[in-house]
Amino acid sequence: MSDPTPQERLAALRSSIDNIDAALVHMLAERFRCTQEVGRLKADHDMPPSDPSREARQIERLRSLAEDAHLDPEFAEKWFNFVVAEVIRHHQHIASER
Ligand SMILES: O=C(O)C(=O)C[C@]1(C(=O)O)C=C[C@@H](O)C=C1
Repeated sequence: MSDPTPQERLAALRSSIDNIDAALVHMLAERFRCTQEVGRLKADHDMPPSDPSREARQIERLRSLAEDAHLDPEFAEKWFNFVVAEVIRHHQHIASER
């Protein structure tokens, strides 16, 4: 059998990228389902929306995981901060409705 053409290689890689993007969306949705519950728990028990010491531990762990996985730790930290900012916004919204 002949080698795949560049177009075929591109199509195969794009197919994997589409699968990975779908998995990321599902994992993010699951994460937000959990954090929405955390938001309700915090609002019901007068706990503050953010927990900087927990975030610092999460960042340290994620940076180490990123290094092991050959992913830029700066990028991992930026991604985490982006997601957590949205979570805190959700927590504040839930608390404001109580
Ligand atoms: O663990 C919590 O207390 C959360 O509210 C969840 C979470 C997160 O998304 O991981 C979000 C905000 C906090 O500052 C820390 C962590």
